[in-house]
Order: sequence, then structure tokens, then C-alpha cells
Amino acid sequence: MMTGFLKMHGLGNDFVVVDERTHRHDLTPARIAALSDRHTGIGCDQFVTLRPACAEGADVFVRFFNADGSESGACGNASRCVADLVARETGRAQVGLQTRAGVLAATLVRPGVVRVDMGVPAQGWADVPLAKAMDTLHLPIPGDPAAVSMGNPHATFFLSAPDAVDPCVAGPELEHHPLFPERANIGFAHVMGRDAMRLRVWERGSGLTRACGSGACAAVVNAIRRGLVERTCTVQMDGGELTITWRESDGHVLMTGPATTSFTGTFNPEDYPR
Ligand SMILES: N[C@H](CCC[C@H](N)C(=O)O)C(=O)O
Repeated sequence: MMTGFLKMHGLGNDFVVVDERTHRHDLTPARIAALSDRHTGIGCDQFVTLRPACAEGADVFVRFFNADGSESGACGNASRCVADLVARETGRAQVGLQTRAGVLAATLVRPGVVRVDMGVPAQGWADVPLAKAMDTLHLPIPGDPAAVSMGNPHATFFLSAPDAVDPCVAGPELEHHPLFPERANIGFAHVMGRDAMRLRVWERGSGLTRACGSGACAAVVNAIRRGLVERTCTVQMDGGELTITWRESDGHVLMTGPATTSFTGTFNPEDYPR
């Protein structure tokens, strides 16, 4: 049976979005990985499904799957895209996204620009999670990264120069480091000033992406924890810029940036291996 999809992106971090609110499709991890493949499938960094919400304050239940078929509790860039979609569907600027990491409040700031409240970062070692008890501000591995969860695990390395480390060289081994029992997204940040940083992220399950929303949130939180930047910071990534605020009053992280729909299409799930 043919299935419709939306191709969307946030700063070039791209998604295939499938609406399952009225009909479920047999989308196994293997099928999602095949559909995410840029040569034999539609191609995307993450595959996103929409289902009916069952949580208070949520308009839709969103699940995020990486290109390798693994599921993540959070995806900042895709959250902005789905919020944009639901805001246009409902005619409301304020929408709620139910995710595995909780219900996220989102606001359509202006057409194509969305602010998502990504919730409160989890700083404890067991929350990230890490393999054993330790200070998450200074992990005992070369490069002295900091770690935090935005609903998904992130380690942030602070570099002396923007391209001091190639994420494609250092990223794969770090993603699978034994310190990260659920693997991790690996951010490589260069702080340029008290309110600006450059960031590239080797993403768990997807590799180097042009932008990483939850990674930008994690990098700003970790930088603030280390006293490197102020509470609001712009994060420049290969695909463009996000504005991140770690709000002092309630500890929530706000992420503001673009959401874009590229095209629509159809595919037949039965054409892909189960
Ligand atoms: N690779 C991530 C999910 C996507 C995150 C990223 N695309 C974002 O915008 O936050 C993980 O496995 O936790």
C-alpha cells in the first residue's frame, strides 16, 4: 500500500516524516534504515513518525529514528519541523509534541521559524546515561568532554580551534565508547565569545549531520556549566544557526530556528526488507 511522506529539514538536518495518525505502516527498524539510505531509499538523517497523542497538552505523538533504525528520545530539528506542520494544520501558533522524553511546548514564532522548549537537561551520570558514577562536567577520557541528556545522550568536546578535530575521524569510536552504554551524540564545539559558538556533531546512528538541535542545546548547557558562555548563545553549524537559551528561572532550554518542508512523496513499505 502506497504511503505518503513529507521531506523536511532543520538547517539541512533532514527528515522523512510519515503520518501514522490514521493508519499504521509496518515500519520495522530494518525498513526504516533502508528508507533512510540515500542511495537505495528516500534518504534522510532521521525518520520521523506521527501518531495520535495520548498525553495532556500534546497535539501529536512523535517518534524519532536514526538512519541506522535506532530510536532516539529527542530530535530538536525534527521537533521544530513537526511543530511547524501541526501549527499549520491547527491554525494555532502554540502546539504540544509528545515525545519519548516528555511533552515539548512549541511556538510558531513566524512562518518557518519555531521555538521549542526542550525541557530541563539531565546532568546526572545515570541520566545521560554513563556506564558508572562520575562527574559529568569532566569525563575521564582524552579531550575532557562534558556530558548531558536532552532526552538523548550528548558528549561535548570544547576545541581550541573550530576544526581542530575532524568529527568523521574522531566521532565513530567516541559514539561507541564503553562509557556510553546507549552510545552518544558527539559534539565538537569552539566557543567564539560569551554568546556564540561553532559546533559540529557526529550523531549517534546517523553520523555527521549539517546541524543537530539537541546537540546545540547540550553544547550550550555544557558551556554554561563550565562558565564559558552566557545564558543565551547562538550556535553556528554547517547548515546554519540556532539560538539557544538555558532559562535561569525554571531550568528549561529553549531552541529557536528554522523548519522547512522540501517536498512530498509516496513509497510502498512492502518494497523494503522487513
Ligand atoms: N542522533 C540523535 C537523534 C537526532 C538528533 C538531532 N538530529 C537533533 O536535531 O537533535 C540520537 O540518536 O540521539
